[in-house]
Amino acid sequence: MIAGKNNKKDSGAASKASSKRSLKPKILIAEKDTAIQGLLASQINLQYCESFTINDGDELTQQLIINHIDLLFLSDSFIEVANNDVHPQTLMNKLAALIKRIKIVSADTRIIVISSKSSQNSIPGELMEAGISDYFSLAIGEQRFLAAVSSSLELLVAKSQAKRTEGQNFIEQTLSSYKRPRRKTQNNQFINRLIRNIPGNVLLVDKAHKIIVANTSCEQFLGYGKKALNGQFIKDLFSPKLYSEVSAGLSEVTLHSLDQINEKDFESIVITYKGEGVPVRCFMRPMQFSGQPGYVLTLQDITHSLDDKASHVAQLKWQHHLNEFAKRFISLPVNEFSKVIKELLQTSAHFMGCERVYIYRLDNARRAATLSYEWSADKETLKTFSRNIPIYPDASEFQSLAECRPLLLTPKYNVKIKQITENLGLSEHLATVDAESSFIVPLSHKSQVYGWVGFDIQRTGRHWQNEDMQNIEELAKVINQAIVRKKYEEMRQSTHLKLIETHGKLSEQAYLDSLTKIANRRYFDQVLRTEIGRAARENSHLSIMLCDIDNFKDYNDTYGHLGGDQCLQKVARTLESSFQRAADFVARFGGEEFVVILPGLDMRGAFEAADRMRRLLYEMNIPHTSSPLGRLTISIGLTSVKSPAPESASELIEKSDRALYRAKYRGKNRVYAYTKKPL
Ligand SMILES: Nc1nc2c(ncn2[C@@H]2O[C@H](COP(=O)(O)OP(=O)(O)OP(=O)(O)O)[C@@H](O)[C@H]2O)c(=O)[nH]1
Repeated sequence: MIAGKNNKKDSGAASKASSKRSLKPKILIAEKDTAIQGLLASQINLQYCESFTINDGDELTQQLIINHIDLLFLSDSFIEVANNDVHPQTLMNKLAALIKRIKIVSADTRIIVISSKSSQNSIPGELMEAGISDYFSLAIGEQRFLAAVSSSLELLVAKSQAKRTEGQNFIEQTLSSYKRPRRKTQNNQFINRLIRNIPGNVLLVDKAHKIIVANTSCEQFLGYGKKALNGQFIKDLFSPKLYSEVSAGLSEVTLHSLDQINEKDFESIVITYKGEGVPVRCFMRPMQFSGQPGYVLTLQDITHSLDDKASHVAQLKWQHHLNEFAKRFISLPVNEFSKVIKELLQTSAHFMGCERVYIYRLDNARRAATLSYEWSADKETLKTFSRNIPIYPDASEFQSLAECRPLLLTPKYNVKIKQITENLGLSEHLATVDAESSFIVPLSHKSQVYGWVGFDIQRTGRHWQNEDMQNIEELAKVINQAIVRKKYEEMRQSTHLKLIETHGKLSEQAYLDSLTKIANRRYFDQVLRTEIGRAARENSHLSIMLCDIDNFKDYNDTYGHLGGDQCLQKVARTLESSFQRAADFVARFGGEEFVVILPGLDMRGAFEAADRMRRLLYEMNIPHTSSPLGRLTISIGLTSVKSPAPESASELIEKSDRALYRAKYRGKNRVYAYTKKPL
């Protein structure tokens, strides 16, 4: 008998087959201001997503249900209030109430609130309580707002991509990537050990409708003791009315060959040990075990209610945590990289409740992997765990990584030395550190694996959950971007140093501007050509910033030519100290113009950097009495390209110059990015 709140689902409606959905994340914009609508759409269009816009509150519920929205941008301007003077707390309460209503209709939709009315930057408590995923105030400025929107979207897309390798695919890949022992008893032991650590609620069912093995997570989910489900009939887990779909699937494997049978994906209700019904989505994938056909059955809990709140809040914090680090890595100087990576590993291990997290890097010849970074709760691990692992390219474990697939490892005890060549030796090491299991996600660049991130579980009682795999893949993405960026920065740094070395001190004059002691136009031309070549080879972005001091003629007239010279020196020093990334290159372009090369930054990133620069100089408040603002300001023209043509140096400069002209034309003290639009 199914008891409790889910009874009403036992009407047959729950067993309907799920409709096919596109894998593109779906985004709904609930915003009345067309300018903000446009800003959001501009970021969404850059991602692999589908978006919808509504202007009317009545359409909200309908859209959420019909389109299975993954992410909702909800503006506080959407809340109807009697007049504009309404108390901010009343507005907040109304917003929280609306979010709670949305969560009832569409529990899985992530909600990001956009506030045009409040300048508060942290997430208001009542909205967090109601279940939002993030909160952006437009007061943070347009560029930072766009960057925040973009990183949320990137994470959403990464998550949806991670989902594709989740669950069944992962189980199948994990099982097939291991070389099975020959003897049947050994085979069963092997499957048992492997399946028990797999995340999600997994059951292996044979054609006689019997459970071969249930994993630990599934036992916990259904409230059964250790191995208590093994050998039981699967029908005992379903109410009779809802068993038909499972039963039909199992009959198929006795009648057809496995490749003729499709996977099954349907909703049903399972009965726990205590007799309670829990709505689940069932995924059935036909598979061969010990030479016999059967099914891998995964049960995904779909109890959509406020019960999910704790995990929702945890998920929200995780996303926030990754976002923060992703933003920090963008402008991080190379010498701070190790410190921040270690911080990321430690905080991530705490989040995940794991005892050890580490990054291994392959050497250039791919013959060995070396431990690059590690955080461990138990310092003893550092001594015992191998820092250098020999790589056997044919090893099954390495094959998984080389194909960019995540890997689940369980310890291998009592191994003979010669067997080690069949794997990376990682499983043996797990045994030596007494780990329960490890999740390993490859790090790759241009489809080449160069290392991996791994999490160990050493403490008993913690089991992998479905979200864990997704979370680790998202973390690996952030680490990957950071490592690749660091590599490029280092390469550039050495190129610049080499240039200086080659030309030596004797030609310092030829390369440095005598007044400001920063690179001169000639040096700039050389570096620009090198960076264009690199961006073309690496298919990466390159941005150029042309900065011009506003009303500098008047400055000279007011403070004299010497005063003008000192001012140029001050601006040059400010520019040099502001662009800290090793790749950034600042030069005097001529007269009162400076130029900055920003490799790897796209238009958005470059715009942010340029505007930060403009503001910094404005805030320095250098007196300029004959300027309308009474202080020194600069105007900046910007252009950005991806994978430029080798001969495009003059074109890039010309475009930056045109953008600079527009910045001046529009009133100075501003940044203008080059577009094809006429003035
Ligand atoms: N002190 C000093 N002045 C320089 C140097 N090189 C160029 N200048 C001066 O910079 C001034 C540039 O003036 P303009 O090109 O008219 O531009 P502006 O007055 O800044 O006007 P906008 O660019 O439209 O804001 C000229 O007066 C140049 O003499 C230099 O090395 N030292």
